[in-house]
Amino acid sequence: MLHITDLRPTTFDPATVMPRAKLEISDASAVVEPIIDQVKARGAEAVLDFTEQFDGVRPDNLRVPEHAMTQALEKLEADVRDALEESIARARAVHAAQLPPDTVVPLADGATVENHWVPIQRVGLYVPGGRAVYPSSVIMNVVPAQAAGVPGIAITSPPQADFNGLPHPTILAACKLLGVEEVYATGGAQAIAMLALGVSDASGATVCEPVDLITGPGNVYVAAAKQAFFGKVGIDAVAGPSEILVLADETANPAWVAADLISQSEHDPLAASVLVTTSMDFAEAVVAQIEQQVPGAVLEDQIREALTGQQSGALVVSTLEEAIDVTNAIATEHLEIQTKDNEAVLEQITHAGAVFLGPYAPVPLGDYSAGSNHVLPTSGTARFSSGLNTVSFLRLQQRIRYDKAGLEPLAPGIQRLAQSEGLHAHAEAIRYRFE
Ligand SMILES: NC(=O)c1ccc[n+]([C@@H]2O[C@H](COP(=O)([O-])OP(=O)(O)OC[C@H]3O[C@@H](n4cnc5c(N)ncnc54)[C@H](O)[C@@H]3O)[C@@H](O)[C@H]2O)c1
Ligand SMILES: N[C@H](CO)Cc1c[nH]c[nH+]1
Ligand SMILES: [Zn+2]
Repeated sequence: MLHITDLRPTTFDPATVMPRAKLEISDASAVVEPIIDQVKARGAEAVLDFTEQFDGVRPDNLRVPEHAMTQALEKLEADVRDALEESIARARAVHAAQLPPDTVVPLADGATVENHWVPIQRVGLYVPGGRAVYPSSVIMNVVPAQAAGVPGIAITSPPQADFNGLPHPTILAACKLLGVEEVYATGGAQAIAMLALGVSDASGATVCEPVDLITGPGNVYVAAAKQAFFGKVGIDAVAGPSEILVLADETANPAWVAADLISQSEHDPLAASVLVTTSMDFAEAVVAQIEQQVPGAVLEDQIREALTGQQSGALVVSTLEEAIDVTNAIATEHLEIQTKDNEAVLEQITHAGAVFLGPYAPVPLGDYSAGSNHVLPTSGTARFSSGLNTVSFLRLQQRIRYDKAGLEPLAPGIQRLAQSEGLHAHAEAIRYRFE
């Protein structure tokens, strides 16, 4: 079901060899625009109406009551709690190490510039909950925000009909474990509009204050709504469906590689699972393993759709260099390297959201417990952007301290530069100080 493309006898363009799924953000934008307009006009009532329409349940309140979160944690199975706590501890260690230090750069007598990092004051974190629910995404959003020192954190996630219109209890329990109290039961574009605009109820009482930054993955409606609000608020990314690329040679285990490719395909029918290899025998062995492992899988239909889509496939190339070129051109969200010399291959990888090295670092390790972040750049954006991290929740504020002795030697040069730009008032502002 994963098609094999033999590129060995051909010359090919690494940039076009593996098309991505067509993510119809513009179609979704047409759906999302009226949702945003309604939320603007009618606030919380509109958010609740759309939630009822798209999620099939109308929560009693958009804001999840404190007792529901306490209860969710009390009822959480002990082994799930242990796993969440381990995952939080590792993520906290990794994200704390990303906190950049402030620096003061002395440039001359009476002249310093300080690089000062300021936490964003209020952030809205989206946790998906449509096809699957993602308590792990609570951790991946909250931990870097907390590491950055963000004082205001609001989380939103779709309500579940099976749980009285509350987000999934494990999501609520994860919020409680992390110490997040402000949680909303809504998903999709209406949730993003609520976060960006803030909403009040029919009596005019505030239900949710607007945020400064919205982060987190989601489906095409979430992505289109984030894109629509970019500029009014910051966003981390316009995320696409999950992606995995395994770069492997004949030394890898085909059953394990097949399992890893299947794992990411269960996220979304548009998810991309790609194998790049120098061995046709290995590619065939992986495909045979996929044929064996997929039947009976819990999300079999979705997995089949993703693996047979144009965005998924096995590419057989002639040399390791070609394999690396194709991999860099695809710029996948997750890259697994399983070859004779993984570190040597890694040296040549320029584009990938996160890299998983060797047979014991499969992508699900990073999805849940490695300590790394699983909100990563998709759709080729790994060429220019990073996964969610502590710096995503910080702004750099430069603090410029010059006294008279610091400014004086620069004054003539600044005036000349200002004049050369035709900006004489700029020159005057300097001249006044030395008259
Ligand atoms: N990169 C990551 O870190 C990461 C992590 C987890 C999930 N994901 C991805 O996030 C996505 C999650 O998508 P999902 O759908 O499961 O959950 P979701 O929470 O993103 O979307 C569900 C919401 O979509 C809205 N919706 C559904 N149908 C609609 C319609 N026809 N019109 C308007 N709104 C509609 C509903 O309001 C619903 O609440 C998947 O693509 C998955 O691969 C990525
Ligand atoms: N692989 C997803 C990111 O693309 C993250 C995730 C959460 N849970 C399982 N997987
Ligand atoms: Zn995953």
